[in-house]
Amino acid sequence: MALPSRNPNPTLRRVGWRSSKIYGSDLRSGAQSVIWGRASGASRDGAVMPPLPSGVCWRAVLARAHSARLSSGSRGASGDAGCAQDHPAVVGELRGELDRFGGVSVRLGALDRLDAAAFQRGLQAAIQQWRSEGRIAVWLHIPILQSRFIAPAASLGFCFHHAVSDSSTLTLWLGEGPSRLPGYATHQVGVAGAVFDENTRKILVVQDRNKLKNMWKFPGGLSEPGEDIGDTAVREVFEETGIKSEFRSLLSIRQQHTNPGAFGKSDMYIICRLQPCSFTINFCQHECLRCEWMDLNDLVKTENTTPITSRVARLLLYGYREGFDKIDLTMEELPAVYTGLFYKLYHRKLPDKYKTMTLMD
Ligand SMILES: NC(=O)C1=CN([C@@H]2O[C@H](COP(=O)(O)OP(=O)(O)OC[C@H]3O[C@@H](n4cnc5c(N)ncnc54)[C@H](O)[C@@H]3O)[C@@H](O)[C@H]2O)C=CC1
Ligand SMILES: [Mg+2]
Repeated sequence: MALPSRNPNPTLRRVGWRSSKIYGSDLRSGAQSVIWGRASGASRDGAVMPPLPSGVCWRAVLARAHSARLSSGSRGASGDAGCAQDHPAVVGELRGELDRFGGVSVRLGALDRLDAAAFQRGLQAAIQQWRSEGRIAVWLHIPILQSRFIAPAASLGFCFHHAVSDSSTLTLWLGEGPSRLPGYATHQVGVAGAVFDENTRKILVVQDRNKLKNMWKFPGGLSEPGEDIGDTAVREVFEETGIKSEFRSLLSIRQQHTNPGAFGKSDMYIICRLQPCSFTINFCQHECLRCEWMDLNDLVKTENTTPITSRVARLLLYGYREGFDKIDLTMEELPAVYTGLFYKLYHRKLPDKYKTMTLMD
């Protein structure tokens, strides 16, 4: 991560599986579940509106209903001028979209003048309505500037599901038994490049500047959202050492849980085999203390390295002597079935005749 982060494919970062599959299907069918909380002057038990025909906008309906109430001089029960019930703005406007699992997804709209207590009453009424409709869960997306609604939602049983830079998402399970909602990201992915020059038998190694022990390791770092594993390896190697390289294969995957460097989450550390395209080292002074081309035998023999680096060095030596096809997991791009997207598949080389074969003896 020596240079400012770059995402080679910003579209992928935004269009996640969840948004395209869950919300997308509902948008296409036009299905929607619309609820409303109590508007100013409405009854205390939280008026619940019947579902509108598809395509009808509740915001407009609510606004019309509210202005009619205002023009007839309707006031809240308390009659206090400063009370939330007397606010002329629509109180508790919530709009939900059904997902294909039977949950409701609510994105908070313009609620600038709504106070937290009024929001809580509206949300409570909405939850009642969703329960009566048999919804299994509520996903509540709260923009960061409306974070004052998090506490009222939490008091009604909502928990954090995840947060991104400008919003948080809370969930409430309404179905039978314990929640079956999937969790959010569980792993961080780190990728290193074992840049090996077959002509000289040299391997590129670095010592991290910020580590307690200065041991030889392969240059690498954290993968960015939407970035292919091989691209991370090539990018990190270049940023940390100045060496240009090309992806050849995936060599190993390490999975480690409760990793302190991953904020206590699990860590996947993947090492790729890379082919060098340049040889002059110009290493990053912020991240690396030393960087050199080392004979592969020396890396195998040294004790001044990490166990995983030592193991992969031995794997490389085996591949160098007996053929890299013995150690390589190669990559192929294939089309995804439902989404129209493509993905990368990594496995040991499959002979061409097996790729097209329909029957096996
Ligand atoms: N077994 C091995 O040989 C090693 C494996 N790894 C794996 O490599 C991956 C991460 O590689 P890195 O080179 O660490 O990532 P990286 O190359 O993306 O660098 C991370 C950067 O973030 C900085 N940083 C980290 N925490 C920070 C904090 N709290 N405040 C300010 N700056 C902070 C670091 O100083 C460094 O500059 C992980 O998957 C890890 O498990 C890392 C080191 C050794
Ligand atoms: Mg690094």
